[in-house]
Amino acid sequence: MDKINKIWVTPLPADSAYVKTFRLHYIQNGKEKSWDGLKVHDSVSIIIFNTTRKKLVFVKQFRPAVYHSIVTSSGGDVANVDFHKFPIKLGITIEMCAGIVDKNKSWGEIAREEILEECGYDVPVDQLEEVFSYRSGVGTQGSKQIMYYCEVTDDQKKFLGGGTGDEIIDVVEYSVEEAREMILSGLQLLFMLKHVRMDVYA
Ligand SMILES: O=c1ccn([C@@H]2O[C@H](COP(=O)(O)OP(=O)(O)O[C@H]3O[C@H](CO)[C@@H](O)[C@H](O)[C@H]3O)[C@@H](O)[C@H]2O)c(=O)[nH]1
Repeated sequence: MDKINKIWVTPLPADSAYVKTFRLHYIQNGKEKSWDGLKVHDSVSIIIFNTTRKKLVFVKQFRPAVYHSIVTSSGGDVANVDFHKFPIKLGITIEMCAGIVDKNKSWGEIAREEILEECGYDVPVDQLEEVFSYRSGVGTQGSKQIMYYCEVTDDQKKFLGGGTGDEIIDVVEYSVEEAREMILSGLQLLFMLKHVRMDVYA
């Protein structure tokens, strides 16, 4: 994951399978306006709690968009990046298991597949509890994500996880207390912890 040693940027091709740009024009109260946006896939995310070991399960991976944003917002040049000033680890995130809705399957089934592919747990769809759905990036994309919660046991772990194809994903686990510490140190896990049932880890 941290072996990245070359980065460059090109314009987005019109046939990107992940992002399409648009300018939406409209008339509001008689005034013509426009808004530039991105069409991206909707997605699912899953809070996974391993009840055997009382651990929350996350994925850790290099996020090119995060790295790009940090470098460019800090005055760096992504096309000629200084890796000493902007080490690759700046773009490595710890997140809930997640996946894009790019298949003709139910959202629950896509979530089930992501849990298996990324984290290695075999979880039936009916074991997934919908927490809520929301739209993110409201100024640019407004895409929908449904967040699920599920409890797993060590017996349900069938593979190491790590993703499919070219994906390079580490599975990491934290106790609720460790996750809380991370929140206190500035990480944005708080909204998620609210949904882990207290009786499970108390
Ligand atoms: O420009 C791109 C975009 C995606 N991919 C591939 O497509 C996969 C998509 O992976 P998937 O696990 O389906 O989605 P995530 O990358 O985990 O992203 C989802 O989860 C994120 C965290 O919740 C959300 O921010 C995103 O909107 C949502 O798509 C990636 O791993 C890559 O292999 C590319 O190669 N190039």
